[in-house]
Amino acid sequence: KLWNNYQWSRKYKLPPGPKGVPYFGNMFQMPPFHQGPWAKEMAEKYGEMFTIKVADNTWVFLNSSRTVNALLEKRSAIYSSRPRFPYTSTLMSGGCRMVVQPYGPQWRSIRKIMHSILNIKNAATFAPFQDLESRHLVWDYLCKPEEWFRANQRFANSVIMSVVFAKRAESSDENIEKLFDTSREFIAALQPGANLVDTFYILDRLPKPLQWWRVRGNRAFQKVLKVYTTEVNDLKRRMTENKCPPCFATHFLSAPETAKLGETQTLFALGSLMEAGSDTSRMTLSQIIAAAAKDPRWVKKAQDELDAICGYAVRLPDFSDRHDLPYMSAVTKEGFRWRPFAEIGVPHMLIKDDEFEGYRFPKDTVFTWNSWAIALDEREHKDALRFWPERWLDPEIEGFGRRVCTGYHVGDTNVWIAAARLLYCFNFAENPEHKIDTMNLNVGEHRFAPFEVNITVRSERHKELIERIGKPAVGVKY
Ligand code: HEM
Repeated sequence: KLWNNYQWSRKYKLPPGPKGVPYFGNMFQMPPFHQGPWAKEMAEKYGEMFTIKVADNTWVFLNSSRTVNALLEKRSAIYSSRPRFPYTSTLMSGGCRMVVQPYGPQWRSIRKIMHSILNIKNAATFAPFQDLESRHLVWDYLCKPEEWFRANQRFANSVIMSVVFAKRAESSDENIEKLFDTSREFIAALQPGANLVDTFYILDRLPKPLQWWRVRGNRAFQKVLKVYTTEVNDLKRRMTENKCPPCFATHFLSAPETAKLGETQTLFALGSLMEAGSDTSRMTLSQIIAAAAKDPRWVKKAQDELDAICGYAVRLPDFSDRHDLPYMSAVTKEGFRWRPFAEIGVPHMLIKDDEFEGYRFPKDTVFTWNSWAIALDEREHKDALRFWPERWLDPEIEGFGRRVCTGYHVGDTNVWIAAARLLYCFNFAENPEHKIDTMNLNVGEHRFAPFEVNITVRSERHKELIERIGKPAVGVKY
């Protein structure tokens, strides 16, 4: 063993990091969730990269956009796998949830399918639904401002449901409530250390009856499968009743290549679209609302820009105005930066030995971009804590912002149209008794409001506009 250790340390060299304990490594030092602030502290101590051990896995955190670009982007051919997750991926997701699939043919075929629907050339397919659902959104805010978080949820979910299943989402849909639940369970399971077998691989070799987590994992798998099956069965029923216009799922299910995927993977391809498409946009929107309630300075600028183009309560902003509303695009970008909800990124796994600036990384090292630390680093973003859209107006100031996310364009347009229309119609204020803690926004929560915010319509004329343009969107069926 000593000899092996000696050989290993001659061959490899990792960035420094905090000292851990035997077997568990640094697992107990890392908070179970909301790890961003801890990871930022580590970055401040160790510099552009630091290494930790989480049981069997070695993780290297990349704490600057420079190192993220150099490795995850420029060398993405070898830095794009995922670590093994015997619980979260194999058991709980039947090996079929794309976001945790290892680099390989199965992931590639699903990624291709996702790309075919989510790529920027399909913006025109999404636009009418985003228009309709964001009109519904402003109506919801007018009628039930205290339920704003549910309105965001319905909006984001309905856009993706319309494109994928030709079906609008009702806020009372039980299956969608369950979808949000399964998605929350998945995110919780993904947290480093949440399930021992995901980092202590030896446990995976125990005889199955001794694997105490199996019953729980299987139950979670059956639950998510049922949510996806319910949706697909509903689609098939509507198809046989001739009540289903063509949509992504009708094409997908009848394409000859789909049969090759097998039943579970087919369900998960559709399910992952619902899952990834709903949560991300609604969470970003919630953050923008927190920022609006916190800092009226930027809201005033956004509203001035919107009013100059659309008039005061004359018409809602539209995608065709995007070119004339650069500040709103900057608001969207800043919404993605300000308090990133994937706080410590998503783990990438290196698939072969590599060298970088004097370090020698072994195959199977896990790399992650320290998104909270980078977003809030003064060297990367001046006045980083402030929601300050101006930083994106001058490309000389900020250059970084690429994400390897299949749905990025859909997310971007979802957030843009919803934020533009909400800011055009409403004012947002903090409750002085219950201030918003922007470092703990808890936007992942879907059952209750993650924070308190007072929402009021900007004027009587805006109210009339919403009644005229927003309300009719509610009853539209297809
Ligand atoms: C609204 C803002 C969104 C944000 C901030 C966001 C963020 C992310 C991040 C950080 C990743 C991990 C990338 C990596 O591992 O390097 C990711 C992956 C992914 N996103 Fe998004 N996302 C958003 C919207 C969407 C939407 C609307 C969809 C689909 C409709 C989507 C689908 C996916 C999928 C399928 C993956 C997995 C990619 C893979 O593992 O190959 N995302 N996203």
